[in-house]
Amino acid sequence: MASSSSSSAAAAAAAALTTEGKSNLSFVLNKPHDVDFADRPLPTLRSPRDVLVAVNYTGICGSDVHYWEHGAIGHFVVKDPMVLGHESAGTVVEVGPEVSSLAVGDRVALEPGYPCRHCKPCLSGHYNLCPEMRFAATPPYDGTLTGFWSAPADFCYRLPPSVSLQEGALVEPLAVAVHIVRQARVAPGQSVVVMGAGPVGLLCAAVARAFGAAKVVSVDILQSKLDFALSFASTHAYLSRRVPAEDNAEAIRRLCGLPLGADAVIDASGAEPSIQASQHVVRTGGTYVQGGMGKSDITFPIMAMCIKEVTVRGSFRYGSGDYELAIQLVESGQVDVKRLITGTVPFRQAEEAFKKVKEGEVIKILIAGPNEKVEGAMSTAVDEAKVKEGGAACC
Ligand SMILES: NC(=O)c1ccc[n+]([C@@H]2O[C@H](COP(=O)([O-])OP(=O)(O)OC[C@H]3O[C@@H](n4cnc5c(N)ncnc54)[C@H](O)[C@@H]3O)[C@@H](O)[C@H]2O)c1
Ligand SMILES: OC[C@H](O)C(O)[C@@H](O)CO
Repeated sequence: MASSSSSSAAAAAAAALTTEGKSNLSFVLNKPHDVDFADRPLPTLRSPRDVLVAVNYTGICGSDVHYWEHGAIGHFVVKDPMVLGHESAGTVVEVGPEVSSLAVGDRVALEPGYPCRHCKPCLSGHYNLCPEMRFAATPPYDGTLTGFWSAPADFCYRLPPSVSLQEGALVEPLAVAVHIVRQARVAPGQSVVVMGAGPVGLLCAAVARAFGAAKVVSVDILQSKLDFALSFASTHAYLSRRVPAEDNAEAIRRLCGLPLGADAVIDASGAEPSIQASQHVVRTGGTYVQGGMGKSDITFPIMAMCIKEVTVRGSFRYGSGDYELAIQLVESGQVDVKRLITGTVPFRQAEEAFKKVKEGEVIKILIAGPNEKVEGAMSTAVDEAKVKEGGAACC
């Protein structure tokens, strides 16, 4: 016979798998610096192949912060109130009649953009380049900082038992890094320089190591970021100085034992000086990948790129197989995404969390879903792991 505590636990577990009595509270951006909590209608399945997911945790991306501050990224302009967030994991609460890959109760990482599946990029296997992409928290589409999220089942990836829902929320930025490192064609034994040691740069460094890179150099303008990078995945670090790009590049090559330059250079900063230095750090015949998104137009050392026959590639979001590989890297312990999580805050503290990210005080902060209980206040979590600024150059 079941004890009363085990039957109440079972009742609580069953209650977690329903929309009944739940809020669909959503974190909505009205215009720059004007956010609200709005109780949006519960979403319904739009197709028999959709599932409904209760959102458990969501990370904040630089693009969310950019929309919050400026209301636009390039030609994507927030004209109507838009729910923010796209780095989420949740629990399936309803499956459409044609879904066989998932069941109620499955814990999933959400891939937050749905392509048309019919255009040339989609049919050639590059669905991330679909011109009709509906991407969460990219206007006019709402994001995942909400109670429930309706999604095609094949864009929800079941998490293995050993991977937590919090780690599941980090699968999105990890998939970005997987795509970037795949674009760089990193092979065992190679050297890779990663410009920028924010979440994306840190994850690129970890994925490059997992792909077998023997030397991974992180470059940043903040010593604190480099200290973390060295403790995370990078073998070397270089504190970029306010000197001409060629001088920084020469110092990276000399101090990090890369006299001929690096096999691959990845920009995960979006900063013009780092993009310029990259062209002087990459070896003759090497590869450069643009992952960072900063200014649309910059001064680019095109002659260095030309005479070295550098292969230059862009990288945008993620595509076929990237989410699966990201989950495998977490499950196998090759990328310890837990280390990037500075803290978790209740849903109602979403705006404070955005402020912390903007101030650069956290690496990744998670916002619990509106129906999720969180112990402790954010300030404790944030202060304990606060990233310290300043320090000397290193390599
Ligand atoms: N390509 C994609 O699909 C994709 C997806 C997500 C994010 N991004 C972009 O990737 C970049 C990194 O994302 P993030 O979340 O890690 O951002 P982040 O802002 O947290 O990290 C950027 C890092 O670059 C460092 N930096 C600034 N100037 C530098 C310089 N001159 N040299 C070296 N480092 C410098 C910063 O100190 C910071 O640590 C952003 O530009 C973001 O927009 C691209
Ligand atoms: O991780 C996905 C990225 O944040 C998005 O592509 C965003 O930067 C632009 O819509």
